[in-house]
Amino acid sequence: MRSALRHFASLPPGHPSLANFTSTNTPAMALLRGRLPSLPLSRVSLRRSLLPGAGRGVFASRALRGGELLTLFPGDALLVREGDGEEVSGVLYSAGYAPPALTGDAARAYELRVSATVSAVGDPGKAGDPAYLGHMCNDAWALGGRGRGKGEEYRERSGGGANAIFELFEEGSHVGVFATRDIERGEEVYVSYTEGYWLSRMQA
Ligand SMILES: C[S@@+](CC[C@H](N)C(=O)[O-])C[C@H]1O[C@@H](n2cnc3c(N)ncnc32)[C@H](O)[C@@H]1O
Repeated sequence: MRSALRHFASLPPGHPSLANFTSTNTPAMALLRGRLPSLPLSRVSLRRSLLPGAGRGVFASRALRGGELLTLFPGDALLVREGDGEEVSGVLYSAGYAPPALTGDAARAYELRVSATVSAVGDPGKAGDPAYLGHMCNDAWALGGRGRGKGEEYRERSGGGANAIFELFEEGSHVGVFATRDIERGEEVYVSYTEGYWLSRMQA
């Protein structure tokens, strides 16, 4: 996967992935509309994570109820894979971005799979708008390797610690972060990234 990333490029018009993309991933395509300015959505803020070594994290600015929308995941770029393969074949950018932004290994930490073949990437350099902090949410637990029992441990700790979930809005224009239970003011927001995310980071 790493070598494929070095050859990232925007898909040229007519590329077969685009045909696949527009027919089966129309909702994901809508994510490229980009960030809406001045959204009145200010329920979380960014500060140092409570998790050792995890950098920054997202925190509830007020008490939140289960089911409430907390923030949005920005679709600053979409990574496209062909078929069932893991290899990324191209990138599509929302307005204001151009190659080679958001294609490096570091940016891949901010990737969210939105369908079998498409991931959204949020720009970590843009973390000032509380309406778009979904890409800055941490996982309550990091997969500790490929060893025996590590997957089970991950599922238990990550699932047990999560208080929010990513969900694509029905019309597909945004991915929202929704509370899965009541969250107290000042609590850190955790979403479960899945084992696949952590395994792909280990390959990098
Ligand atoms: C989507 S970013 C989240 C925002 C990130 N914490 C930051 O400061 O930019 C994902 C990265 O956060 C870190 N992270 C998330 N959850 C973690 C955890 N439980 N333990 C350690 N690091 C974590 C890892 O570096 C991961 O690749």
